[in-house]
Amino acid sequence: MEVKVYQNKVKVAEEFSKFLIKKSSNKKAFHIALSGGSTPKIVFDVLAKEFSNDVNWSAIHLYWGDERCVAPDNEESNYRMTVEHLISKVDIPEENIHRIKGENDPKLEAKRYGELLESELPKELGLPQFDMIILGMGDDGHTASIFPHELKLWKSPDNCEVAIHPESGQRRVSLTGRIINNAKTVAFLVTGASKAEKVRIIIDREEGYLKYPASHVSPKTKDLIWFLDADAAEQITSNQS
Ligand SMILES: O=C(O)[C@H](O)[C@@H](O)[C@H](O)[C@H](O)COP(=O)(O)O
Repeated sequence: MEVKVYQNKVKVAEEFSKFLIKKSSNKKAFHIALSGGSTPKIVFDVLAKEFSNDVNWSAIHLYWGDERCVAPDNEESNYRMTVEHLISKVDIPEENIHRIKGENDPKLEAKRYGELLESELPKELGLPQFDMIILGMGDDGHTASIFPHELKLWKSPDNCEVAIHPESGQRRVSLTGRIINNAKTVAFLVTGASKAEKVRIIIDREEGYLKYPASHVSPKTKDLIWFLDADAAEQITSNQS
């Protein structure tokens, strides 16, 4: 695991963009799962504005790590956010976009998306393998849409599950642990002081850290990078960075 700390959100976005460009350059196909949330929004803005010409968009295939069960034009849709901040601004072929259909029946959609991953992605150790998965972390330590009260979903034998947001009751389709930890590279993008406590508990492995879904992210390749801003990193005490 590597922990990278930058001055602010924009720096995180710039450095992550460079990292993505390096990892994806010269690849015929690069399969990446995106996340929702506020940090990716800034990353998409920076990527589209400052680095768009450095990315070989025809090789990039976009997927999602989770999606809210709403229509694609709903304000809560992660797909909609990505269209507004990235897809509409770059030259990516439409057939490279593999969205989770939040408007479908959640159970059927989790099954359909799990099967789509089986058919579209290369396999490693018998499971679909993303080249990269971007994850955020919520203030409660959730990641993708696996929340602490449903930690059992992390260990699901399926590629995707239907999760329930603890406060709103909103249903979401989420990748499960077996797919996340089978990725070649996993990048956490976490910013803001509200994340500092959970970041510290998870990175310093304090007692009880395993109750937070984000602490279970541990790709078999060991290629896990936390991109943090100074606010999110302010409480870390171990020598990770
Ligand atoms: O759809 C979502 O909500 C996410 O994929 C979720 O896991 C998100 O990444 C975290 O909640 C962090 O969100 P922020 O970046 O807004 O803190």
